[in-house]
Amino acid sequence: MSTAEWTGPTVLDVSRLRTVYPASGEPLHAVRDVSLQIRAGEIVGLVGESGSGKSTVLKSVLGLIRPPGRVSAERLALDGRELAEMSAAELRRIRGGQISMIFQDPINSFNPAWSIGDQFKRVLRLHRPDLSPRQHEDEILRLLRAVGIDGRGKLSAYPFQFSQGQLQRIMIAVACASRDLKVLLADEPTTSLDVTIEAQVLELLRELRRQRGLALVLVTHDLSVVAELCDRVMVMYAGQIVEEASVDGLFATPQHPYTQQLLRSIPAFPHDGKRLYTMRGGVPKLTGEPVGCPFAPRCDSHLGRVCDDSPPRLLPVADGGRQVACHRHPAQSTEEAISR
Ligand SMILES: Nc1ncnc2c1ncn2[C@@H]1O[C@H](COP(=O)(O)OP(=O)(O)OP(=O)(O)O)[C@@H](O)[C@H]1O
Repeated sequence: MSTAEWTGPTVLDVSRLRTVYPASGEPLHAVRDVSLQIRAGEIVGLVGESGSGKSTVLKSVLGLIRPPGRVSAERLALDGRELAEMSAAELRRIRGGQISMIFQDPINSFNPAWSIGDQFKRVLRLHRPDLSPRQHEDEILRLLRAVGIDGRGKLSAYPFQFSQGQLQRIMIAVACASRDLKVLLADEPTTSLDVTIEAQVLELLRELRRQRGLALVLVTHDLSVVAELCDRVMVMYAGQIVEEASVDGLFATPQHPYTQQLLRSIPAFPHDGKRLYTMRGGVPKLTGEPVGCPFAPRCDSHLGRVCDDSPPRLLPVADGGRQVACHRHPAQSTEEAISR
């Protein structure tokens, strides 16, 4: 079935999201003007090196950045409703109700002193007011069955009594406990799992989209997970989106030099005998305003002064929602000519 058959109206609409953390000297701009529109039933990957701001985007959307960190956005709307206009009580219902997040390390997402059953019941009390406490156990068993776990006789067990893979699936079941869930934010959900369990969790996420029409934003540094699961990809570098494309488009014809170099860094399997490409340098400092393209010092396609002196904008380069922030692309020079 094609992607279009899965996708519906925009459920998450984020425009010009900025997140700043205080640093000892200057403030650190972890996320700069990131915009994302995610449709119902769509799986969007957010990729980039460690420190590029991927997790901060998810936490900012869910309201998990604590002061003195600061988040601002022109628009941050769920299912057409601006989160900034909601009361604290409404936000508590929405978070975990319509939008949930799962994390890389499941053991740290559970309270070690509470049984799994008790942690589930707390979530059901908040997000399933239609159920009486007597119905909770049946519902928990049903939710666990949906993620492939037979919970009978296990609800009084504690998190440490489950394997990593089981806990990851239980965390997904908890995140999906609300019937109103529309968006699931997943931060490296398979990074701590071995390959067979990883395949099961990816299949489970695909199934959730199919059965419930969930929109999924998947943060990962693993491009094979993106190829396996996502419809669309956003590539982040130094707090900004540098390329956005369909998965097929990104892998077939990567446009941004960072994406090209990232793809060249993936080892071939079976090994082709060639030495693996390594990208030189590291993610730049995130303090201060960028003078030129943040990727310029590491770019194999560097054009000269324009790259060092002028930050490129993320601009559409083709039909189908493809966007790139690179001076090499003709759209950029047209834009510069217009703004001159
Ligand atoms: N609470 C915090 N206080 C200060 N700086 C932070 C905080 N959280 C993250 N940062 C910084 O913000 C930048 C982006 O971090 P973030 O964790 O969002 O990146 P990431 O792309 O998700 O990386 P990773 O893949 O390693 O998780 C980094 O420079 C990081 O050190």
